[in-house]
Amino acid sequence: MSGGVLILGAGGQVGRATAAVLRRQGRAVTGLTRGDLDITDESALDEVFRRVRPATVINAAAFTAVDRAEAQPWRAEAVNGLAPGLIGASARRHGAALIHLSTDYVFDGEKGAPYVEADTAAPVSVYGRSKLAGEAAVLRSGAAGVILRTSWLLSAGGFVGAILSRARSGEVLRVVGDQKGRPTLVDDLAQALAALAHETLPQAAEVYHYAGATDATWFELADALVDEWSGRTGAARPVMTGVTAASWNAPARRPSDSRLDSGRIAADFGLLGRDWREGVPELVEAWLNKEPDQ
Ligand SMILES: NC(=O)C1=CN([C@@H]2O[C@H](COP(=O)(O)OP(=O)(O)OC[C@H]3O[C@@H](n4cnc5c(N)ncnc54)[C@H](OP(=O)(O)O)[C@@H]3O)[C@@H](O)[C@H]2O)C=CC1
Ligand SMILES: Cc1cn([C@H]2C[C@H](O)[C@@H](COP(=O)(O)OP(=O)(O)O[C@H]3O[C@@H](C)C(=O)[C@@H](O)[C@H]3O)O2)c(=O)[nH]c1=O
Repeated sequence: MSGGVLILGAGGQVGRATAAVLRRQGRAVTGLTRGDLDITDESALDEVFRRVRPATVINAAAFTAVDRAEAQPWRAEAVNGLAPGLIGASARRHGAALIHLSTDYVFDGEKGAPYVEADTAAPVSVYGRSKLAGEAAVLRSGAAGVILRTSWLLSAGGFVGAILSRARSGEVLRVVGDQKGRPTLVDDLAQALAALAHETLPQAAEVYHYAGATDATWFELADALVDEWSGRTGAARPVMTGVTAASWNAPARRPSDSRLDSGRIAADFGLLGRDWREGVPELVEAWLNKEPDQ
């Protein structure tokens, strides 16, 4: 496949959704899962670029288990920190543009306003530090393209699935109310990535922010999900309690306010994430379809 899009991490939530959008658009796509290609394997990577000859590569592969990364920093460093530099170098050698995904967790959350691309990153977790190292590695590689920071991705799994499963089991839901961000619908992000893959991207990679249009705390998000689920199924609404991040006591620290400002990508590429509330019905529906015993 010469001239198409190569997706690394095609088994993950972003990789799967993006491959589906590109296929619906009739574009040539090669999606590789971890089983097909380990992105830390330099020679295997180069061989893939030689064989596939993509015009654009989207790196959606990462070690995303924020808490587990605290106990396995070497794994986060290899996959999130070092491998993006190998991908960037291969992309440069083979004339492909790279779209590399990064995160709001590169910030410490102390700004008190949405972060723009020029703000200083100061991660507070192993995951955040490894992702920032990955950004630096891409910039050093000399690849053309975009480093796209996004945040709080919503699909039927992850936080959404965890909250709805607990709601269904009738547990009292304890949810953190003092962390703020901009939830982003995975389907919106996939559309944005597919659109970027059509564009001429900067010759030296640049950072862009892409997130949903509106703010939330984890508690507000859980509350809206549970409301929709209860309204749709007629099931009783579980009791919900707002808790502090400190009392949640997770292994990894998270920024208390990691809202991303997406003004630059809107101005340069016309890309805008939706208000996450618009996506709540489709998220609950997707979860109910995955969990048919409800
Ligand atoms: N999820 C979120 O809320 C956010 C995610 N991001 C970023 O977006 C990107 C995509 O995230 P998302 O789709 O949610 O993540 P997922 O965890 O759903 O998918 C990541 C994929 O990468 C694969 N992977 C892990 N290690 C390797 C490796 N060594 N070689 C090849 N593949 C590997 C995983 O495979 P396996 O499952 O087998 O380990 C998994 O399929 C990441 O860069 C992430 O940092 C940014 C902000 C928010
Ligand atoms: C499941 C659950 C989580 N929480 C809290 C814990 C934590 O503070 C917050 C989010 O928890 P999670 O572990 O689901 O989400 P987390 O892994 O922190 O999500 C992050 O993932 C990485 C990959 C990113 O890049 C970030 O943008 C962000 O989306 O919600 C509750 O309060 N109650 C709950 O029932």
